[in-house]
Amino acid sequence: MSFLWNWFAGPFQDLLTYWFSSKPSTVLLIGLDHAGKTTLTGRLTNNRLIQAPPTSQPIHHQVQVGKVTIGLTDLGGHIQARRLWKDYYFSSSSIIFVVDVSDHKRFKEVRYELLNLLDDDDMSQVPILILGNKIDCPHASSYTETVQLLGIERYLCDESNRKVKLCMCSIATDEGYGDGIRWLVRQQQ
Ligand SMILES: Nc1nc2c(ncn2[C@@H]2O[C@H](COP(=O)(O)OP(=O)(O)OP(=O)(O)O)[C@@H](O)[C@H]2O)c(=O)[nH]1
Ligand SMILES: [Mg+2]
Repeated sequence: MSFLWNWFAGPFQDLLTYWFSSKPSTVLLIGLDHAGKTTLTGRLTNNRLIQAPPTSQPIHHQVQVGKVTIGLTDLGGHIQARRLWKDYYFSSSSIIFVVDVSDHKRFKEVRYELLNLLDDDDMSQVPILILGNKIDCPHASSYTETVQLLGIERYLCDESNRKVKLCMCSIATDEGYGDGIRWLVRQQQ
């Protein structure tokens, strides 16, 4: 019986292996509106601090990280745009989730969206970089406070299964995100 199964399943397994190993290196950039996603694309593409209007449709970029070129898709973070996020999950090899850690009023909302992503079974093997942005702001939460407020302790500890990392940063003052981006690129090599 198992012989028959192998005979049928073998070619499909090969096809699946090929399909997943040849997935393009595309990073999806998500997070609530006003978190700093598009500002990050300015840093990563031209190392410039840009001011952009709220993102109303997906914007694709090519980014050079060392010797590696990655595709970066910037999705809007407002409520209607969040419905699109899931449609992009399958074609993404990793995810950057940007959080404004100075905006304490929105931690509940951001926690809801982030845990939805982290608890999605289809995403259990996808590397996820969480950027705790805007640490230059006076009331920005620390690393430890951010972990607690987002409720992500267990995802960061589970190193055997999950590839989740939190980096505190300020995209405006150009600090803290570089290590995270390099970590994300390493996960795909
Ligand atoms: N103080 C501070 N402000 C920042 C930082 N990063 C981004 N901002 C500001 O946050 C605001 C929103 O930034 P965007 O990059 O447009 O936010 P977004 O996540 O793309 O928002 P949507 O496109 O609406 O989803 C802008 O005024 C940025 O200048 C930071 O590190 N520190
Ligand atoms: Mg934007």
